[in-house]
This record gives sequence, C-alpha cells and structure tokens, in this order.
Amino acid sequence: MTGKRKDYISWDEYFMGVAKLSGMRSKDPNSQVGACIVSSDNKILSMGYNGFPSGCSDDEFPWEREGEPYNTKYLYVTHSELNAILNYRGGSLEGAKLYVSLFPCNECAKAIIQAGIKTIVYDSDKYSDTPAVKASKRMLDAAGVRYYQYTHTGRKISFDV
Ligand SMILES: O=c1[nH]c(=O)n([C@H]2C[C@H](O)[C@@H](COP(=O)(O)O)O2)cc1CO
Ligand SMILES: [Zn+2]
Repeated sequence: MTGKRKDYISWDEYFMGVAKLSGMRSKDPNSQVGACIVSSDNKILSMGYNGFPSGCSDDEFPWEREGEPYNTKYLYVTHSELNAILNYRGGSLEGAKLYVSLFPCNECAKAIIQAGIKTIVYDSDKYSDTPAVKASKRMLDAAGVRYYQYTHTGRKISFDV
C-alpha cells in the first residue's frame, strides 16, 4: 500500500480555480469575473462569467467603460454571479455557496439573497469603497448571508490545453 496522494487541491482551491477558469471566458478587456455555485455537499451546480446576454454580439455591443451610458458596457453586461444563478436550471439554490473572483455588487446581492445562497467566498474586493459594494454588504448582512475572503494558498495551478 502506498497510501493516498497528499498534494491534491483543496475544495476551496478547486472551486475558486473553477470560478477563475470560468472568468477566462470573459471578453471584458478590463475585468474578467468568474463565479462557481456549489451545493452544501461540494457538488458544482453552476458557473458563470461576465458577458452580454445571448444574442447580443460581443463584436457589436460596446466594451467601453466611459462616455454616453448608452455606449458603455455597463447597461448591457450580465455579471458573472447573475449568469451563474440564471444558468442553473436544476431547481433550487437554497443553502448553496458562491465562489466569485470579485465581490458581488448590490444588484447581484439581491439575486444571491433571493436565490437562497447563504455563503459567498470572494477573492478581489477592489471596489470595496464604492456605494454599490457598500450597499451590497448592507443587504447581505441584513439577510444573514455569510461572506469571507478566499485565502490564497500560494499554489500555482497550470496545465497545457
Ligand atoms: O460583481 C461583479 N461582477 C461582475 O461580473 N462584474 C463585471 C461587470 C463588468 O463587465 C466588469 C466590471 O468592469 P470594470 O472593472 O471595468 O468597471 O465586471 C462586476 C462586478 C462588480 O462588483
Ligand atoms: Zn453584480
């Protein structure tokens, strides 16, 4: 008997890794965000990344951050967390856990709360000073959704595709 492998990735590394891999599909030139929803018994239920809704071409809709709101991405892009929630067609997300590479905004917080997701594990909190993220935390706190920052383990995961 040789015993089991010791250097396998942890659940947190696995799910945050899947969230980040999903974010790599994003066409957003500035922020690529990925999300992964997991059941309480560690089964992946859904994934998402930030992008335009189906039928709204990445080549025709704007990726600009500034200018006339009508011509910026902000009016059109679906956030990774909302995409992950909407991509789930299997039933209830009650009690599920969300891994996401960027702290959810207030609009995503509403969807997270209403979907019954109870835990958020996030990586970057680069917009923590904005009203959107402050309002998000206010709602998550009021609704009893737990959130904590992912602890980097320092492990580099890479592979050829
Ligand atoms: O929680 C989020 N999830 C998410 O998918 N996004 C997306 C929307 C945009 O495509 C991008 C943010 O763009 P920017 O960093 O250039 O403002 O990230 C943005 C947030 C904001 O917190
Ligand atoms: Zn959002």
